[in-house]
Amino acid sequence: MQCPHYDAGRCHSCTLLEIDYPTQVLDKERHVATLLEPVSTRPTSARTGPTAGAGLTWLPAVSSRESGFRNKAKMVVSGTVAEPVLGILDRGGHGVDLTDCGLYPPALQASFAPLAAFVTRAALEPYQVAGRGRRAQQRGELKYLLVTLSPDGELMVRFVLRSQEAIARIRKHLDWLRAELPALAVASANIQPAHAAVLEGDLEIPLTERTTLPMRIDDISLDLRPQSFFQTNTAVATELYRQARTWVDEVGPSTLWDLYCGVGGFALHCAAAGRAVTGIEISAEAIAAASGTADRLRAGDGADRFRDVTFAAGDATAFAVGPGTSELPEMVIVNPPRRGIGTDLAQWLEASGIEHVLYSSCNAVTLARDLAAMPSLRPVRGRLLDMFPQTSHYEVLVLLERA
Ligand SMILES: C[S@@+](CC[C@H](N)C(=O)[O-])C[C@H]1O[C@@H](n2cnc3c(N)ncnc32)[C@H](O)[C@@H]1O
Repeated sequence: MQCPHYDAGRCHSCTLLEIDYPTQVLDKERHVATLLEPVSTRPTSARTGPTAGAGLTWLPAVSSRESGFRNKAKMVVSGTVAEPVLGILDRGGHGVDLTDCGLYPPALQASFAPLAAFVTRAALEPYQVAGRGRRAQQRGELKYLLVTLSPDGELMVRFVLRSQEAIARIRKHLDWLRAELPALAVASANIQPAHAAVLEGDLEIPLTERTTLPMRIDDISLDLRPQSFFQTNTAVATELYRQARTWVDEVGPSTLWDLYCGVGGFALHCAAAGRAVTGIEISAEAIAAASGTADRLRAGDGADRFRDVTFAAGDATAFAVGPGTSELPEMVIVNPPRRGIGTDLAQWLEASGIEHVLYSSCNAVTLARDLAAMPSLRPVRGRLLDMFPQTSHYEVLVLLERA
């Protein structure tokens, strides 16, 4: 892929830009196969079943579009009220305009000009810090614009602000923004007072009546709320949930947990009549969204399929190891953040006797570490899904079976 910002040395985000795309995917396949090599050559169960056989079988990787695949933009706002710059800060702290970044689809790119004009109209002074350490002086209000595009072409816009000072001005001019940006469905303000490299704060202030963006994936519309996680590549996420569903259906558990469930992508796609599914997630907001989606699906024509799907907020490890869990599920899905599931949950799964685990990971290093802590759960199927072209990151889905 060709990128003027990369060529000019202004942006270094796409570290693999000089490698042709098929080679990127091959390199990632080699990378994950090497990392999992120590755990993938263990002999598997001799019992019957869909996965009985020897070793880990890799399915062909799922490739992505090479450009225009990101559904979410995180734009640092710099410059001035009159001439805001949306993009990143270079090493010297100067704004780099990335509104034509090739990772964003045209509909996302097209939102940036009206948003920049809105910054001027509502007099949202870009945030900046002058000086360092104790002498650092903070100025301005608007830190980031976070924009998400749904598969149906709707937008969620979040203004990350230093304080609530600008909220009234944003509200006052919001109708203008809606007129300029008709795809705008959800807007909110996130208050992040700290001068820290943290993207967002705890307080989210809704600015529109609608507070959820429907992210339609196959026949399920997941409700995305401002502070919830969503996979950034909708097309590859669709393949991820389809693959998970295929493997779960082959195993055919009547009870299934989805740990780190977010807004319910795996749980809802893997729901089936006669299957009890429980989703656990730390974010109460994501759980409210997932529960709302399940209610809606039950009220539609999915009464049987979604009858026994429930979600609860909590820590995944505490839920699994905690005293409240009397009955073990037949299968568990885990999709943790980059840090992985960690020793406690891995050891609990190892000792649990649960037959099948489906591990979806965005960091094969922590995946390999977690698998090493679960020697009785052997990887039998794997598939790389290239969620993040032009970077060394990728998603990998691994089906584990008890030996
Ligand atoms: C990689 S995301 C996966 C979300 C979801 N499975 C999906 O497909 O969109 C990881 C999720 O784990 C959640 N999380 C982080 N720490 C957690 C914890 N200790 N217990 C439960 N969930 C946690 C995050 O809020 C986030 O939604």
